[in-house]
Amino acid sequence: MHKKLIAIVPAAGIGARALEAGSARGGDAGAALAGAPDGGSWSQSMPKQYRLLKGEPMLRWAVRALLADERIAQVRVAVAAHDAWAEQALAGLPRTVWRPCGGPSRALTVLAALQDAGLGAGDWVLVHDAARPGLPADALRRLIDSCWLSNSGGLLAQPVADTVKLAAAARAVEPLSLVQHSVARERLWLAQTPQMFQAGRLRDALLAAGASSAAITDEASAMELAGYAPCLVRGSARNFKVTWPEDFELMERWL
Ligand SMILES: Nc1ccn([C@@H]2O[C@H](COP(=O)(O)OP(=O)(O)OP(=O)(O)O)[C@@H](O)[C@H]2O)c(=O)n1
Ligand SMILES: C[C@](O)(CO)[C@H](O)COP(=O)(O)O
Repeated sequence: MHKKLIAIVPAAGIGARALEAGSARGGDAGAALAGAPDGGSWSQSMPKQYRLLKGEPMLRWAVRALLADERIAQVRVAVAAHDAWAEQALAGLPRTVWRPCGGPSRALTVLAALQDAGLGAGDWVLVHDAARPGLPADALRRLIDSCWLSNSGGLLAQPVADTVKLAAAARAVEPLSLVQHSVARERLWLAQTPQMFQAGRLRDALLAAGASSAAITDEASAMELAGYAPCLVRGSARNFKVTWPEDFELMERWL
């Protein structure tokens, strides 16, 4: 049976941590929303998905990585209502549309994009962060193959390699956190994107979870709450999420 698969790229964040803002590292997140590109120039203060990596916006790299797999019929990029950069960043890319349906959280952006896409319940959707431009084609292929072969949803993820410590308190002023104890790492994985599910199931799970809940940091979390067990598919170190200021330089080396 022919299966329909589309991709959603949530790209409505402001990238506060990349500006050293809203985090323990200090800075000014408001600068990210300061306005449209000045005569087509791209600045360091834009939302991180529009910052240039090797001369091209990060979002463009992320979308092109998805377009490498012909099984993805369309890439739908969800941007903020005030967005002034998507059109230029995505110009000329095939099978790609952008929609101003971004919400106040990642989960709400994804839910709005799902509703906007008008998919059938049995269609498949793959959600990929704009902040992961290093997605390798073989990892993407592995995820789609695994989900379709098993007929279940899944996500790319990496087994934890380091020893894991539980801090005594929620992230405090670095470097003063104290260790409470170490955590066995054998069963721990770090979730990446893409994450791929049947559209109807994901929409229902996000709605049931209350997509604005702080606990819903990825699609798999919502599916787990709804009783599903997404499959873990080996991701890639290259597919890390550009989050902190130093990540831009590191990602440029990979690309
Ligand atoms: N309201 C939001 C928040 C985030 N995202 C998107 O979700 C992805 C992963 O989020 P993250 O890396 O945390 O991006 P930001 O939220 O922009 O970063 P920060 O938390 O540092 O502000 C990004 O592609 C981001 O644009 C979104 O579409 N809508
Ligand atoms: C979806 C995600 O990239 C999986 O690791 C991650 O949960 C996004 O989290 P963030 O808090 O929006 O960075």
